[in-house]
Amino acid sequence: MSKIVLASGNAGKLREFSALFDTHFAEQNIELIPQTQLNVIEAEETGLSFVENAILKARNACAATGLPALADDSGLEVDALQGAPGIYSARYAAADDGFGQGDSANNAKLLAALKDVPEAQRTARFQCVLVYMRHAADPTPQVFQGSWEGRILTAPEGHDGFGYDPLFFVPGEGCASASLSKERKNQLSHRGQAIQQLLARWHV
Ligand SMILES: O=P(O)(O)OP(=O)(O)OP(=O)(O)OC[C@H]1O[C@@H](n2cnc3c(O)ncnc32)[C@H](O)[C@@H]1O
Ligand SMILES: [Mg+2]
Repeated sequence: MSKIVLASGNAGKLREFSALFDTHFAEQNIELIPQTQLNVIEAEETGLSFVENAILKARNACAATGLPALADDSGLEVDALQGAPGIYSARYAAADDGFGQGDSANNAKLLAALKDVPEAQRTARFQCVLVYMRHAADPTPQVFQGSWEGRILTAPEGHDGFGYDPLFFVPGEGCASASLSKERKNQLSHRGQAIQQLLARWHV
């Protein structure tokens, strides 16, 4: 059985990954182990792009474990905010701006920032970059990407998913992504697209 570290501490991402990877990897005798189980200390996300941050996270996990690693860097780009929160999506709200920290603080801050923005201008997309590295010095990381178009709601909706899902309206489905099953979200989402690409093309 070969092992790959999944370089993420986000429980919502991990659930989505295992839904798509578990069967596929079991067939290939590959075990995907979340970095939290291997006591990997999280990388500092100092990059200026999703690609750089995903590489930093994968390299950090490879260096800490000696295993190959897969990392996800993702975020929400809102057109009316010139692409913010983007690569800073996980840390959009901060302790000192009155919203606190974490998913619900991020959502509250986003709603406040878009308070006067009409529906037609509330367009947004989720971006996801996945990076696979065979070892910490891998000179050719494999990069996969997906994006998912939607609109920011004026109030949260739905109870599934994580992060900005309660505010992300999916036009084709007529509901927020937090109202979609994990399976349906994986068929459509930025992360689902990147994972499908990876499964079709990668070489371990
Ligand atoms: O870095 P890791 O440990 O993987 O976990 P993280 O939560 O910090 O992840 P990112 O640095 O990639 O930040 C991405 C943020 O973008 C948001 N996000 C990404 N994908 C999302 C999705 O599918 N649904 C809702 N929000 C999402 C969510 O708030 C994440 O915290
Ligand atoms: Mg992060």
